[in-house]
Amino acid sequence: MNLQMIGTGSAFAKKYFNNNALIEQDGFKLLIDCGITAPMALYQLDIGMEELDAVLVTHMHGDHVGGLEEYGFQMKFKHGRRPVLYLADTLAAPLWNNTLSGGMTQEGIEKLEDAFDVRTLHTGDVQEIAPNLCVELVHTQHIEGKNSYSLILNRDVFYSADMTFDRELLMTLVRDRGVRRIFHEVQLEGPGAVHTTLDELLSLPEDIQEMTQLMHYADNRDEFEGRIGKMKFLEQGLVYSI
Ligand SMILES: O=c1ccn([C@@H]2O[C@@H]3COP(=O)(O)O[C@H]3[C@H]2O)c(=O)[nH]1
Ligand SMILES: [Zn+2]
Ligand SMILES: [Zn+2]
Repeated sequence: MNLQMIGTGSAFAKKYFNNNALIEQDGFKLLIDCGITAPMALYQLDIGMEELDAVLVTHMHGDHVGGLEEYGFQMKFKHGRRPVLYLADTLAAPLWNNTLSGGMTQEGIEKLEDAFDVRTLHTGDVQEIAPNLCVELVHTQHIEGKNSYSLILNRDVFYSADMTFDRELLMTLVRDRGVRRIFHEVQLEGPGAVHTTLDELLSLPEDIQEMTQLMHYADNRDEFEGRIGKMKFLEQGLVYSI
């Protein structure tokens, strides 16, 4: 499985695109989150939207779903098809009613399923979405009253959605469930009201830090080189074999 971050930035970053990831397994391309900057990020990486086999969204914030209108429209009007969209069952109604309906509603597009081939996921189920690619949703805390879902890929890779620190989850995933790599969002400074702070991640045992790579970071990331313990920053655009 390959992972390429088309962006590694926080919601307010300007040096980095939104924190969206391209997963490739046996030729199948899955985009995890499609934020406001995703169309430009894909363009700059010379990846056509039509090359994506599916998009999966973790939660309703612009840096994770803000590019879906353009994606849906490009697929319909340039490529004549409804793209596959994976999301938690709880997110389908808010995605249409609160985010996409304003821009996309027109004759023939009256609901989410008119624009996308919607495939709902349920927490705890391991769903094979392509040969040798399975995904499990893990409900993680981000903002009170807003559902947000982290992912376990192929049973042993944890990809965090935006989330507050959950030491117990990370310890359980590694110690009991055999997770061997962690891609984790990070807030480099300030209180982690809705995110996980660097200091919190630095409190993890060293063996867990060693398997952890940081993403969703602010523009001043370079100031933190050498201050991230055994962890590493994920680099935007690079293809990682994971
Ligand atoms: O209660 C809140 C809600 C939001 N925010 C900011 O808005 C951003 C929305 O995208 P994000 O989830 O990547 O990051 C969030 C934060 O930067 C916040 O600081 N406190
Ligand atoms: Zn975000
Ligand atoms: Zn968020």
